[in-house]
Amino acid sequence: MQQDAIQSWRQCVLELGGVGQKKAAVMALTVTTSFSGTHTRRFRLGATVQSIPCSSCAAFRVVARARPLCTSSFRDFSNVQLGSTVAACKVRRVGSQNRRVVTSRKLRAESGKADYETDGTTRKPTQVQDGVIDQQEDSRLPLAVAIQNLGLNVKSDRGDVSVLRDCSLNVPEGQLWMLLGPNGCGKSTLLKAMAGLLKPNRGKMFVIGPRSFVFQNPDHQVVMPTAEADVAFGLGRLDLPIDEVRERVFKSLRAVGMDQYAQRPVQTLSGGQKQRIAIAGALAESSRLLLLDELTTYLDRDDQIGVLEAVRSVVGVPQKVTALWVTHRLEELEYADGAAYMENGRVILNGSVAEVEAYIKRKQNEFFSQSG
Ligand SMILES: Nc1ncnc2c1ncn2[C@@H]1O[C@H](COP(=O)(O)OP(=O)(O)OP(=O)(O)O)[C@@H](O)[C@H]1O
Repeated sequence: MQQDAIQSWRQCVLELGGVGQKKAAVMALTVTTSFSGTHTRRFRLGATVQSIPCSSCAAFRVVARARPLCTSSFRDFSNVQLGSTVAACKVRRVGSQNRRVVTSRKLRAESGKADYETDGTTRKPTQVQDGVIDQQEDSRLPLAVAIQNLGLNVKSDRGDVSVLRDCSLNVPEGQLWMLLGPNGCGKSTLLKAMAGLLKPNRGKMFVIGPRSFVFQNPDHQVVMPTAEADVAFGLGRLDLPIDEVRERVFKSLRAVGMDQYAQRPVQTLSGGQKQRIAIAGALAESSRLLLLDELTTYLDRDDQIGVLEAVRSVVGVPQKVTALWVTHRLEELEYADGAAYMENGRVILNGSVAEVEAYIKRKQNEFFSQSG
């Protein structure tokens, strides 16, 4: 998207924010997209808007950039197809919910970009033993994640709060690992640091890329009108030929078992299906590492299993995709190749599923024997 197009759209968003729903306003909008070239369209605020150009992510990305000043947003209800140049769009005022959608989506796009081999203090690239460590005495596995003694503080109204302390974690490439621990122990914070969304204060971190972050609530990140348009969302910034976009979208949808749903309006999908669309979006961007934050919290058993199996099927060969899955659900451990357990901002166990399972069960028994 060119600069003048960005300016036009930003201006449009600002003006939308400044006028009431009932007050008619006519806007001109010029957008250049990687799919469709340049288009100028007019629409009336508060009515169903005709002819917002493009099904691509570009418009959403621009809205995200304008977010601090934006009090309105839009949601597209039409059945837009990949590569189509025109969509019908409804403009409406929104509350914090939709702003969160846009923000989350922005994070997803940015997290893929963040280059985060850093020692946390100098921000110079570092290697942790060339990304290879002894996992067991007899096996040397290449690592997708190698974190040593990470420290991370966040600012709160009570001053600096130390969330991660001497936190270390190794995850081998091409495996599905699960990260468990009590509420507030720092799991999401660690994931965000790995995605490049939070900056550590201390320690060393090697995290393979490209990587993507998938959030707990699919409604916060599946924002495009159809499944295929949503999977294509992050590709807008790569300036790919349309055929490659189509191919990537199709392959990614097939990888998570959603190829039959390509043109489905996203609001007709179940929570689990939306999560699989979000995962497909990450795969389409050729992510080597999926950072998955409690994906199954809002899902029923069938959707939970669907998402677990989708992740299981994309992990490993041939692209060597690695997944780190944060969960509270012990039964999900049966899908994992390895597991880690956190307490008070530190990983206290990093290894076998059996070891983590045994530790949690021991803690549960202690708790019940004390309270009983
Ligand atoms: N921006 C912030 N300001 C203040 N405290 C924060 C901030 N972000 C995180 N924390 C605190 O850091 C701790 C770890 O939070 P985090 O969300 O990483 O935990 P978690 O292990 O993912 O928890 P849960 O299992 O409940 O999702 C919590 O005590 C949280 O309140």
